[in-house]
Amino acid sequence: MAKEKTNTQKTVANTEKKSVFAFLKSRQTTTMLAIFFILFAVFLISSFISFFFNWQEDQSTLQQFFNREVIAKNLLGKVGANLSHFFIYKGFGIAAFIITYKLLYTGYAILLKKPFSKVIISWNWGLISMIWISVTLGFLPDDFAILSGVVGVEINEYLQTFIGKTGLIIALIFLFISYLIVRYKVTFDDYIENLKIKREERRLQKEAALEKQAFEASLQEPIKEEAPVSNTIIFDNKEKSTFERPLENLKPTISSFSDFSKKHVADIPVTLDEDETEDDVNIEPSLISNDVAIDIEKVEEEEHEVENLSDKLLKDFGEFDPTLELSNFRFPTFNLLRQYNESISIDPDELEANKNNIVETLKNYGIGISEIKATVGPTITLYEIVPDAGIRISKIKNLEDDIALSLAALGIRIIAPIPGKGTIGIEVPNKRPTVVSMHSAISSKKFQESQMELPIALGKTISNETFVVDLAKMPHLLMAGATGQGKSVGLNAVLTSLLYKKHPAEVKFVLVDPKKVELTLFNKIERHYLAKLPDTEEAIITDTHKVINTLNSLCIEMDNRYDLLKAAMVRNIKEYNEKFKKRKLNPNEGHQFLPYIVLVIDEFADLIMTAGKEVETPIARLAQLARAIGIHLIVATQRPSVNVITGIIKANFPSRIAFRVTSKIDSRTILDAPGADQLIGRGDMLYSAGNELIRIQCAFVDTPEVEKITDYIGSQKAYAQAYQLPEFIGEEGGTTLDNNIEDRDKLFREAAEIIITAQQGSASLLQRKLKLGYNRAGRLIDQLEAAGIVGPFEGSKARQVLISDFTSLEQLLENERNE
Ligand SMILES: Nc1ncnc2c1ncn2[C@@H]1O[C@H](COP(=O)(O)OP(=O)(O)OP(=O)(O)O)[C@@H](O)[C@H]1O
Repeated sequence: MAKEKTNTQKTVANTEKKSVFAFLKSRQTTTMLAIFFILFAVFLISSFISFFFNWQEDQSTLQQFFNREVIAKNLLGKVGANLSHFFIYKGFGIAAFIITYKLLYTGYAILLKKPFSKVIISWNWGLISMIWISVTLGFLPDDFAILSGVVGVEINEYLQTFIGKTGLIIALIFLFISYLIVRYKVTFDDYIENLKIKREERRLQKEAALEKQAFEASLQEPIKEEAPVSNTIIFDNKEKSTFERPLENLKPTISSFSDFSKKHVADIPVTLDEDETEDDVNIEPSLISNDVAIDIEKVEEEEHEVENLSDKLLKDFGEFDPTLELSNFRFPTFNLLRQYNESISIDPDELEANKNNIVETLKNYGIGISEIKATVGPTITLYEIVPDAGIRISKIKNLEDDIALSLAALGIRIIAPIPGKGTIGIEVPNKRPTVVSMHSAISSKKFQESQMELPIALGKTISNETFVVDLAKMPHLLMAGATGQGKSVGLNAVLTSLLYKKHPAEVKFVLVDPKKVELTLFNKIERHYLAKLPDTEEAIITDTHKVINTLNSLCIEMDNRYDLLKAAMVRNIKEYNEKFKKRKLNPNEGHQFLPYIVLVIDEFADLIMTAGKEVETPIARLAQLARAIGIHLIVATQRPSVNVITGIIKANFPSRIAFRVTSKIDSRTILDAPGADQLIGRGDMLYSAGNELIRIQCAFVDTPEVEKITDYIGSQKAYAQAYQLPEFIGEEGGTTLDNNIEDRDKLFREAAEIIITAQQGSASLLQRKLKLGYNRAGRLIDQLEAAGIVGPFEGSKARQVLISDFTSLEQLLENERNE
C-alpha cells in the first residue's frame, strides 16, 4: 500500500515536471521571451544613447544607487546609467551597441523559430567584432577613451607591449580580412572573376556598338528585304514588262542585331525551419485518482502536408535551370560572321531577255502564254507561266528537256505544275548570283524569334525568305551532293545555327568525320557541346570501329532514355524535361535533364562500305525510334547510290537535302524525284520534307567563321568533361551462360549488389543503373541466375532474388572461390 502511494507520488511529480517543461517550451512562453529580448534591446539602445550625453554627470550617481535623493540624468534612470557604464565605460565602448543588435536578433530569431545554433553563432561573431572594434578604437587619444571602453584600451595597451603599435595594426588588419573571408566567403577568386566579367562586358559593349554602326551603315544600302513578293515582277506578255514594285525599294533582310547572351538568375536555396507544433496537454485533475496512477503520454499530432513535395520544391527553389552550371555562358555574337553585299541586283535586260527566250521557245512548241511573272531569288529567278486556255500541262511536262535545251542555260529546272498553283515554273539561274550569308540567316527575325526546339537556318528561298526548319520535327536529315557542291558548308550551317540558339546544357553533338578534316574545328568546344564515349581521347570520331561502338552506345542511351520516359509517364523528351524542370522527377531515382543529341555523320558512303550492316543496323534502329527521346541524325554523303542510301535508311529519313548531283538517278535516290541534277552548285539545293521540293540557296559559312565561333565558345568556362555516353562493350566482351567465375562480366559484383538492394531481378534495372545495353544486362542476369543469385525467368514478372543481403552474397562468393 505504502509502495503504491510512493509510486503515485512519483508519477504526479513526473507529470508536474513534464507540464513545467511543456510550459517553458510552449509558444506563449517563447513569444514572451522574444518580446522581452526586443524590448530589452530598445531599453539598452535608449540608455546607451543617453549615456553618451550624460555620462560625466551621472558618474557620481553610480555609487549611490539606492539613495533616492540622487537622480541620474540618463533617460532610463539609474538602471540605465549603471548598465551603460558597465557595457560602455567598463566594457567595449561604442562597440557595445552590437549587444543591442544581437538582442534584437535573438528576439526576432525566437519569433521566427530559427534554429538555436544560428543564434549562438551570431552571438559569437558579435563578441569577436566587439573586441576587435574596441581594441582598434583603443588607438584613439585618451580624450576619446569612452569610444573604446576599458576593455579596448587595456587589451590594446597590453598587446602593444608585446608586438608594438605597428604589429598590432597589422594583426588587426589581418583579423579583419580573415573575418571577411570566413564570414562572407570573400575570396580573391571572386575578385578576379569579377574583373574578367567586367572586361568581357566592356568588350561586348564595344562590339555591339560596332555592330550597330555597321547595321546603320547597311541601312543606307538599297535592297535586302525579306519580302516574299517584293522581288516579283509581272510581265505583260504583249507589252513591255511591268514591275509590281521597283527593285530599288527592296530593303535588307537583317533586322535585329541585339546581343543574345542570356542571363540566368541563380537558384537561391532556402533553409526550411521545421514546424514544431507542441500543444500543451491539459490534464484533467479527475483523471488522477488516488490509488491508480495514470501516466498520460503526450499524443503527437500527425503532420499534414498542405502541398506535395514537387510544389514545395518549386516554391522554394523555383524551376530547375539546366543552364545554371554555365550560367555565364555567352552565345556567339553576330559579328563573328562575315557580312556580304546581299542586295539582289538583277539586270532588267537579263530579265527581259530570259522572258523573251521563254516565250519564243514555248511558241515554237505551240504553247501560248497568257501571263508571265518573275520572282528574283538570290541565285535563280523563277518565271511563273500561265499558259493559254486549253493547253495541257502534261504537254509542257513532256517538252521539259527540249525547253531546257532551247533556253541553253545550266541549272534550268521546270516545275510543271507548281504544286497548289496550277502554273508552270521555270527556274533560270541569275548571271550574278548573290551569296546568302550565315550572318543574314542567323540575324533574321524568323530565326531569332523561332520557338522551335532545334531551329536551323538553312538559307533563303526563291522569294528571299530565310528558311528555318526544326530538326526536332524532321526528325532526321539525309544530305547528299556531289563533291564540291556545298555539303560541308551545309553541315556547318546546321551546326552554326544550333550553336547560336542552344545553350551547351540543351544540345550535344556526336560528330563522325571519317574524312578527318571537315569537323576538326569543333574539337575546341568539346567540353561545351560534344558527347563522347567514356575513356576515349578524341571527341570527334574518325575511326570506323569507334563509330560502331558510338552508334551502339547511342542505342543504349536511347533505351535508357526510354526507361526514364516510361518511369516519368511522359511521351517525349520535351514533356520529360518540362516535368523535370518543374521538379516533379526525383534525381535520386536516376532522373536528370536530358539534352538533345545530334549525331552528324559527314561521309556516310565511306562508313557503309567498310562496316556495312554493323553501321546500318544501329543507324536504322536510332532513326526508327530515337525521335521521341531527342536523338536526331544528320547523315551526309557524296555518293547517293542505292547501296549507300539503302531502303531501310531512306525509309527512316523523311527529310532530305540534295545539293547538285551528277545524274538523274542519284537525284531520284536521294529525293525520289529528278531535279538535283539540274542545280547549279555552290550551295544551291533542294529540300524535301516528304512531298514538296523547295529550292533553297544554302547560307554560306566559311571555315574562318566557324573557327571564330568555336574559339569564342571554347574560350569560355566549360563543363569538366564532354557529355558521357554510356559504355558499350562489343560482343567480344560477352560470356557464356555457365557458372564460370573467370568468364564473368566485370560488372557482375556490382550488378548483384544492385539486384539485392532492390530485391528485384530485372535486366532493365541493370540497364538503367549501370547504363548498359540490353544485351549486356541480359547476359549479367543470366550469370546471376547461374550463380544462384536470381531465380529463373518467369515471363512478364521480374525474377525472384534468392539472396537477401550483402553478407549472404559475400558468403556465396567466398564459397565459390574456395570450391
Ligand atoms: N552556300 C554557299 N554559297 C556560296 N558558295 C558556296 C556555298 N556552299 C559552298 N560554296 C562553295 O563551294 C565550295 C565547296 O563547298 P563544300 O566544301 O561545302 O563542298 P562539299 O560538297 O563538302 O565537297 P566535298 O564533299 O569534296 O567536301 C566552297 O568552298 C564554296 O566556295
